Amino acid sequence: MPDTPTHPPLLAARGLRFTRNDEPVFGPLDFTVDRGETLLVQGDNGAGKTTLLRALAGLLRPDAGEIAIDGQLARRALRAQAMAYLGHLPALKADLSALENLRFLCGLHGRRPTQSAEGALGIVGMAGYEDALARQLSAGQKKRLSLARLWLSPAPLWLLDEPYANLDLEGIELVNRMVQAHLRDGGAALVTTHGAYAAPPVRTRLLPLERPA
Ligand SMILES: Nc1ncnc2c1ncn2[C@@H]1O[C@H](COP(=O)(O)OP(=O)(O)OP(=O)(O)O)[C@@H](O)[C@H]1O
Repeated sequence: MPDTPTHPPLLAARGLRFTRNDEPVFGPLDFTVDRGETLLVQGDNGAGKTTLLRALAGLLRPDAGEIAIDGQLARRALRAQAMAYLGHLPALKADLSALENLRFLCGLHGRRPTQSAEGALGIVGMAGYEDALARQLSAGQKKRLSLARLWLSPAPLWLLDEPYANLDLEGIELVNRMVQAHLRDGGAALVTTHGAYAAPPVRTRLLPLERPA
């Protein structure tokens, strides 16, 4: 029988720990995320979910631990190429239109060659808003525009901080469909949530977070 090739996980964290003002926030944490699955980071308000995602994205420096992507130490360039981060706040330019925002972000982060900015706006239910300025959009519309940017990103690893916030039921379904399609394409996602009530219906690992005693 031929050997089955073994691949390192898309993301592996070992001994990851974060302290703020001498107060432990999380860790040490060990976890992996494979292509085709989601890691659901669960915890109450203040449990450290956002801090963890920001540390993974390289926006905060952990006190200890290692992060590897496809078996390689996650340096800045590799993170930029492999990770797409959807934070609490939409990373949009207020005075650019929806389409200009997407084109600007694609210029910055790259774009999947099979997708277009106009097509992505349609996918997230924002067709007709091409010329609307970001500052004139509602919170849910801004979230949808951020989801369009995520959809265009070529990065295999999505870091989604409360992706359902501000979305209506149809928007929640949209997030779930996007995550399903991304995982089918060989991607993976980390999703933060307060509880199990909202989670994409995909192969999922759980990472419960509690403030260290
Ligand atoms: N910029 C900051 N300066 C100081 N403390 C902070 C800062 N950001 C977060 N914290 C603290 O770190 C802890 C973890 O916060 P974090 O935002 O990671 O939690 P969370 O699990 O994402 O919470 P929520 O579910 O409310 O979004 C909290 O006690 C919070 O008060």
